[in-house]
Amino acid sequence: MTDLVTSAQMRAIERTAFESGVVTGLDLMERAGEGVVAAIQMRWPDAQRVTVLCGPGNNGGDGFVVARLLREAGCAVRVLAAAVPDRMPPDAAENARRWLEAGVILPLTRKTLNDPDWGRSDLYVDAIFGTGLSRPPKGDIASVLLRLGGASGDGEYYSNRLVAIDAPSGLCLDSGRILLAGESVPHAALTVTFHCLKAGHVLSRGPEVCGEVVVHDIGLEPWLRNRKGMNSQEFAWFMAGRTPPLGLVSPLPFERMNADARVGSFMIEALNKFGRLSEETHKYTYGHALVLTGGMGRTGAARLAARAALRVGAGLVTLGAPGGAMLECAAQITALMLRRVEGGGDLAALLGDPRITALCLGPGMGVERAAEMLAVVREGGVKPHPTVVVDADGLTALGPVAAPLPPGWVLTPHGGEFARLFPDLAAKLTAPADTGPAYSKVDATREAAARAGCVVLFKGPDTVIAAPDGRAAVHAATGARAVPWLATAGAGDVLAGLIAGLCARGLGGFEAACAAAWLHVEAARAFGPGLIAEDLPEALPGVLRALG
Ligand SMILES: NC(=O)C1=CN([C@@H]2O[C@H](COP(=O)(O)OP(=O)(O)OC[C@H]3O[C@@H](n4cnc5c(N)ncnc54)[C@H](OP(=O)(O)O)[C@@H]3O)[C@@H](O)[C@H]2O)[C@H](O)CC1
Ligand SMILES: [K+]
Repeated sequence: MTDLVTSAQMRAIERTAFESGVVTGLDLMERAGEGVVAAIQMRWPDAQRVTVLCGPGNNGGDGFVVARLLREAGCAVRVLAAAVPDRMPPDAAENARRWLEAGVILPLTRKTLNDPDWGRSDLYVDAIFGTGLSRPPKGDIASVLLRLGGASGDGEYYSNRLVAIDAPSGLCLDSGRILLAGESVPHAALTVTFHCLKAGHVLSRGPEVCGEVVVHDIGLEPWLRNRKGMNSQEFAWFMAGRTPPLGLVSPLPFERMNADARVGSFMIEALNKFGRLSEETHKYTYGHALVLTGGMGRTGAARLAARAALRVGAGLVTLGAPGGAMLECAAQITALMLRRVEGGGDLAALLGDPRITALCLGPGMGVERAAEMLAVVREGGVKPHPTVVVDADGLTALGPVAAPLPPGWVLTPHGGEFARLFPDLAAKLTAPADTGPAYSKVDATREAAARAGCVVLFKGPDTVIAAPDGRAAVHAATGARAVPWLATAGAGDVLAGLIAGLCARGLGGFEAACAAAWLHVEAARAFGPGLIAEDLPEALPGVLRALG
């Protein structure tokens, strides 16, 4: 897990770094510009003619550094800017003046962009807005951005040579939502960001519009490691700006994580715990997961979930099936156990066994049966409570969540299910974004977890996992980790089974949901196209072996 930050948190880091006196804003801006130029030179070593588009803030300031450094490297550089230096923040203004020592600034308009006397550029650098985008761009800036985005039918031309500093302008770096009105939004070939990824790079439309994303180190790490040198007021302020933490699910070893990866450890801990096998163990050491099935002809989803729970290392996995489905289940399983769970009374009796440490409730159950079983675990006073993974029909049976559920639950909705469970939050998420930072999937999932009083895993290519205490993480199956072939019937049942299996082994719901999201996608990547849900549990041993 690595840290993701919001724009406000990045500003807090940056500002506190300046105030500590270790670095200046000009140092950081110069390093930011150097990082962009290095990334450009590596990918486009032959670029000769470059247009740099500078906005009114520090993102524009980075643009002026890039323009100057490219000019010094021998490129013909043209700068179009939205503001005169005197109206820019001090560091940006200083870099605009340095550029003016041997260059000119043209107005940032569509007419200048298309000036036939200049013609086409090999590269366009978008330094219009970064973390400071606060509202939808209008007027000349919007017109330029829409042109870059292909409003005149040449979107592909620009997207192949557009380098975005921090973000393609119009992208909200907190939410990954687009604040620019209109269909034609700029798509960058390369986005260079600083210090760490921002939430908007991995959420919603971020991955689509950012292209390749490079994180350039601008030297904040030493300061972050030394931040205990701050006085307590500074430290309290800094922490307030960073709380609650947001992680990006990845199994990076510690050395490669940000020095400040306070939340970073949970994925590692989760996987270490998974790998830790004590010498004296028996099957109950690794927990017992109970997976409830539907009736005859509807047991496949639960069998998939159960197989996944077993493969991910639960010591025992039992299918709880109604009498009429027992034969069907028995004919199709080997290592799984089978118990008759006809009605709520049977479940209550089974859960009296404290060795059952996780329950998977929903896949293929049918809404009526799911509702009956939910009532048992909700009100039955089962002690100790197993972790309950509620998925599919279980979520439908739950209906809108107005009050806290038992704390040991994990809800795993996709978009449609989320809208049924939390209609007001889903409405906020789909309402047009007209101010920045826009309401994000992280905001919605955090609110949902707080309201439900339990862990919520909101599925998607950008899966967000949140706990009621405010911890949250994004699991991004985008870019190089995109697995379009995972959109196959039964894949969600496997994910529910993985979470239940990891919970059965003793992982907390939040850690289990993070680790399961990662393992699910890795299993799909390992198998490749042509995957069907049955293949996922079978691909898991290879993924686990590769983890070492
Ligand atoms: N993070 C770091 O360590 C470093 C970041 N750098 C770069 O700085 C930018 C952030 O700079 P900032 O000045 O905070 O923000 P922006 O440049 O993105 O934009 C702010 C200005 O833009 C105006 N604005 C915002 N939205 C609009 C709009 N829709 N239309 C017109 N103008 C808009 C905003 O005006 P306000 O009225 O909202 O105040 C500001 O004038 C970061 O992204 C990095 O690229 C440092 O250079 C290096 C270190
Ligand atoms: K930008």
